[in-house]
Amino acid sequence: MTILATEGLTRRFPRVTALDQLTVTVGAGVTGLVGANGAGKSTLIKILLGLLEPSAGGAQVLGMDVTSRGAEIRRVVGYMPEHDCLPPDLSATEFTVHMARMSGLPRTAARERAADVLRHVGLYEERYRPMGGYSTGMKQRVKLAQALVHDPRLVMLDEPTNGLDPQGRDEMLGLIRRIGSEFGISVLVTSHLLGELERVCDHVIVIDGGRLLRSSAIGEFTQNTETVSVEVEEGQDALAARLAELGESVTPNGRTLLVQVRAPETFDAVRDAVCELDLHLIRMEQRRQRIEDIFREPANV
Ligand SMILES: Nc1ncnc2c1ncn2[C@@H]1O[C@H](COP(=O)(O)OP(=O)(O)OP(=O)(O)O)[C@@H](O)[C@H]1O
Repeated sequence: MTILATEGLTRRFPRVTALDQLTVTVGAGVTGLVGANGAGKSTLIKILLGLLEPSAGGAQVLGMDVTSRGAEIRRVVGYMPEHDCLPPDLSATEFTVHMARMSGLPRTAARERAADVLRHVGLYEERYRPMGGYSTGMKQRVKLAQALVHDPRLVMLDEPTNGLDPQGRDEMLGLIRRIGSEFGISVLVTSHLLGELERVCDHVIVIDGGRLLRSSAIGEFTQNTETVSVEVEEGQDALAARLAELGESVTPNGRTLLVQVRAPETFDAVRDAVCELDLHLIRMEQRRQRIEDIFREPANV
C-alpha cells in the first residue's frame, strides 16, 4: 500500500533549492527520512502536509494531492514539528484537549482521547502542570501526543529525538516503534542520525541537498556495512589472524579491529577467539553506520 509518493518534487527558495526533482514512494510502516541539516527534510514534510507549495512536480499523501487537498490530508495525518511550539502557561492536558477539539472531536471525546494519548506517551500527574516548567523530554512527549490525538492514519515526526539525552532518546524511539506496531499508524520520522532510525524503521530514505540519495528497506542498509569494533590490550595481530582463520572479515583500524558482522555468530566468534588467546578485551561495540558512510557508497535507488 502506498502511503505517500512524490514525483519530480522541487521547491526553490530565493537562495537555495531545498528539494530538487525528488521522486520517492513510501509504503505502510515506519519510514525514516535521513539527511544532514538543511537537506530538505522539513521542507518535504511541510509540502506533504499541504502547508507549502511545490515549485514543480507533485506529491500525494494517502492518495490525496497535496496542492488541492491539504486540509483533508491534515485531518488524517498527525504532525510533530521540530521546533518548540507549546504555550508555556497551558498544561499538557489543556493543550492536547484543545488540539483534539480543533480536529473536530466533541468535548467529552476530546478529553478522553487526550487522557489516553498522554498516558500512552508516558505523561501522568505532570500533565496538569503548566508546560513552561517541563523538561525537553516532556515537551517532546506532548508534541507527540498532540500529533496522535485525532487518531491519524499517518504521523510525520520532525526530529523527535532532538535535544534528548540517551535515555530520553531510547524512550522516544520505543514510543515510535509502538505507534507503528501496536496502533498500526504509519510513521514518517526524520533524523540526521541514521544509527538511531535503524532501530525503529522498516524503510529509510536518505536525502542530500534536496536530492534522493537512497531509498531502501532497513535490512539493505545494515547487511553489508555493519561492523563490530574490537579493542584488546595486547595481541591485536593474533586476534586478527585467529578471526581470519574462522572465516571472519577483519580490518585493522588503529588500535581496534573492525570485524564485519555477517551473522549473529560473528559476535560469538570474537568472544571465543579472545578467550582462546587469553586476551584482555577492552571494548567491543557495534558501529553505527552514519550518513557520511552512505554518501561514500554508490547510490542504490
Ligand atoms: N522559508 C524558507 N525560506 C528560505 N529558505 C528556506 C526556507 N525554509 C527552508 N529553507 C532552506 O532550504 C534548505 C532546506 O531546509 P529544511 O529546513 O527543509 O532542511 P532540514 O533537512 O529539515 O534541516 P534542519 O534539520 O536543519 O531543519 C535549507 O538550506 C534552508 O535554509
